[in-house]
Amino acid sequence: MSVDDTTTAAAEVLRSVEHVPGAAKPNPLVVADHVTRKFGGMTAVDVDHLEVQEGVITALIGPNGAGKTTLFNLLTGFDRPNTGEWSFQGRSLSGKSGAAVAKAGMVRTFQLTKALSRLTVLQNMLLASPSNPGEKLALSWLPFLWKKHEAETTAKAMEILARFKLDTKAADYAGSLSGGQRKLLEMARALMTDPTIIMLDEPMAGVNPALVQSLLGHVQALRDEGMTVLFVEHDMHAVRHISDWVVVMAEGRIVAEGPPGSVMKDQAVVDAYLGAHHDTDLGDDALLDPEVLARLEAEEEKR
Ligand SMILES: Nc1ncnc2c1ncn2[C@@H]1O[C@H](COP(=O)(O)OP(=O)(O)OP(=O)(O)O)[C@@H](O)[C@H]1O
Repeated sequence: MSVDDTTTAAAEVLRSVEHVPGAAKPNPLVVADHVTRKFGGMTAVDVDHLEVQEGVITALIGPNGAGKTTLFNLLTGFDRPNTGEWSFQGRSLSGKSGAAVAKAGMVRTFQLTKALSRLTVLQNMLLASPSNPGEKLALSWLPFLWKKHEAETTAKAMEILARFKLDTKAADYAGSLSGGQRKLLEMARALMTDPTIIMLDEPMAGVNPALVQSLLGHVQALRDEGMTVLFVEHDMHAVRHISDWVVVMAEGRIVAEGPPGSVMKDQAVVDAYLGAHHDTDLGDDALLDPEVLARLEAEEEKR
């Protein structure tokens, strides 16, 4: 199947889905109900119902402070809700730890912390491996098995790094990478766990416009290989060209859902963004360079 065929397939499967908040999907991988999270008297998240379709790219957008990151943290076990439950592949994940969620196949990216910046690119990859030998006491007692395991994990890490053209940087400190390369490393780290769904935290933030296309291409390639992608972004610009489906949050709630083209015209979305940033132009493509934009628009025409 060519990339264009799968792009059409991803869009096609969502064609019958209603453009309303909480819309039911044909094959929901993640289903969340009545999820709330309060900080003091402020309700950061109040999501009545959300379904994330399998095998497509879903963008979770909304103005600053809309509750996107908090919802992301809740679903991935890095925060606890006041109420609510959610399931992944039909199994309840509410109340499970971040490690248990990741083990189930729902894996999120993390921004490179100061500590990780001081490790090499390869060390970052090995740390992300689910069966990190340091944690496997049995392996550490058996040097032969340990060596074999280490060699296999390193080979897998190098293969993933090559995919992102980071293999030549394996011995460099992660802190020396550019903004775009850091985002690629974050994605590469998540892939060490062979996820079913990869959840990306602001994948475009701090990325040089010239690298945005390469990043978008990698995200689409993951989808075309059958992975489900959910990403958080507060910027509408690049979302429009990459996502198959957009979920919009404002003040903790989901205010709109739909394909990118229709969501951008939705009055609730315009109001939410304009309420937060008076100068926001939802159609502004300043993030992309003109050549990239022309190619993306040509691809969209074909959909
Ligand atoms: N740990 C916390 N303690 C107190 N308030 C918090 C905490 N985390 C988030 N909030 C508040 O909850 C609201 C939602 O924040 P959140 O970071 O989820 O929004 P967001 O949509 O991800 O915004 P951004 O695009 O700016 O990252 C904000 O008003 C924020 O100040």
